[in-house]
Amino acid sequence: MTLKKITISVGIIRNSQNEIFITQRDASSHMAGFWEFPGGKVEADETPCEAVVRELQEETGIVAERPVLIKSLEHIFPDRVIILHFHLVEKWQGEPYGKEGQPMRWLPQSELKPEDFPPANESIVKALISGEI
Ligand SMILES: Nc1nc2c([nH]c(=O)n2[C@H]2C[C@H](O)[C@@H](COP(=O)(O)OP(=O)(O)OP(=O)(O)O)O2)c(=O)[nH]1
Ligand SMILES: [Mg+2]
Repeated sequence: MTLKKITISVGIIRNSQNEIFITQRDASSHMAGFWEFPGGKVEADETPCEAVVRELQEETGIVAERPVLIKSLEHIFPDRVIILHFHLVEKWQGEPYGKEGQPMRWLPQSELKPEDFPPANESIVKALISGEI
């Protein structure tokens, strides 16, 4: 059986106090209830950077300025393979909120918890906690 392969682009929105904006995945979605960096699927005609700008506008209302690609990885879930592109977003217009009604919060990056996120996020969350990013 071939697993379906999905490319995802997400934004790590960080403010000047080193807080990160995270949202909670919907109860009906893959990885339901986990916290995530807002983002979603890269469409056929898009670059990962274009996709994260569009997704952040749709999910959080902000216009991201110059997202910086900091890490890309592939993660094999039991039912799918995802390629995740993580972008650091430190400049934007507007104020992020849960535009699709999803729970949201700002957390100091040192207080993030790897177990609150899908397993594919472990390395990036640890790098944020340690201050490496
Ligand atoms: N947004 C996001 N998705 C993540 C993260 N970590 C992680 O494993 N994922 C996975 C969960 C999902 O399988 C996939 C994101 O897909 P999604 O369904 O939210 O994509 P989308 O926003 O385009 O949503 P949709 O309307 O097409 O359903 O990536 C993360 O930090 N942020
Ligand atoms: Mg999404």
